[in-house]
Amino acid sequence: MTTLSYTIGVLALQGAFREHLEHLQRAVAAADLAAYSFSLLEVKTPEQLAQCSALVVPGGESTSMSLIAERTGMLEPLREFVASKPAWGTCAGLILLASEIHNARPHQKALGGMDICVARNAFGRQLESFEEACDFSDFAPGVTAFKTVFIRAPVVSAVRKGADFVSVGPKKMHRPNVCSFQEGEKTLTSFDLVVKAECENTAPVEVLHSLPNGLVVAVRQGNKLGTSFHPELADDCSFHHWFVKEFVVGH
Ligand SMILES: NC(=O)CC[C@H](N)C(=O)O
Repeated sequence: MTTLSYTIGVLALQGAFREHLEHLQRAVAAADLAAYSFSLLEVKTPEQLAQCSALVVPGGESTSMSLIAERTGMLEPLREFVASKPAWGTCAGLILLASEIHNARPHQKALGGMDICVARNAFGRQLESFEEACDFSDFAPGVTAFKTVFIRAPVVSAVRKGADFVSVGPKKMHRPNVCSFQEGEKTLTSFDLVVKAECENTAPVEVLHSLPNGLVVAVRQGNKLGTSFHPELADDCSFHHWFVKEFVVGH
């Protein structure tokens, strides 16, 4: 019998990639995945990306990550990868995976893997970061009371339904952290700035989880997953285990 092998990459241009690799290492050691073989890879180059069957885009700073991706020739390979293969973006990674970014920064780029609109820094500043115990067992069996960490997190503010974007969550964002910048003579705020990317994902977008205040913090579109929070910063690797079972082995 041949063993099915998968290579799970974690984009390692910037941000919390080591934490994801550690969690994945523990997750793939679970008894119910023993029939498969897994390699985990830090991904910095197009050659490394080409070896991957799935990719995790970590949290960090989406503006820096997109800049580094451009400088290292990774932007187009990443766009091609997320157009077809399984990918999961956490926090800044969710921003990168989106097709539309609100409250963006000049020159920031999106990968367009999911047909969703995200609002950056929707919870305010770093000091307003928080933790919440969430029950994800509706979609991830057995993942209950999971400690989610939100750090200058984005929210999903709209999702594609048919030909249109439909707003999700409350109309008014919490306390968005807005910054200003110069464009020639004009002072713009980041709120004026929307970045868009083409998206070829035709699967329906599912809202997986909203906070009690209605803000949407986890979405799925086919083989793409996006979370506003950081499961790699919890002690628990059950969310990563679910990702591997559902998105890597399941596809
Ligand atoms: N923890 C995070 O990944 C923060 C995301 C950050 N606010 C950004 O826009 O990229």
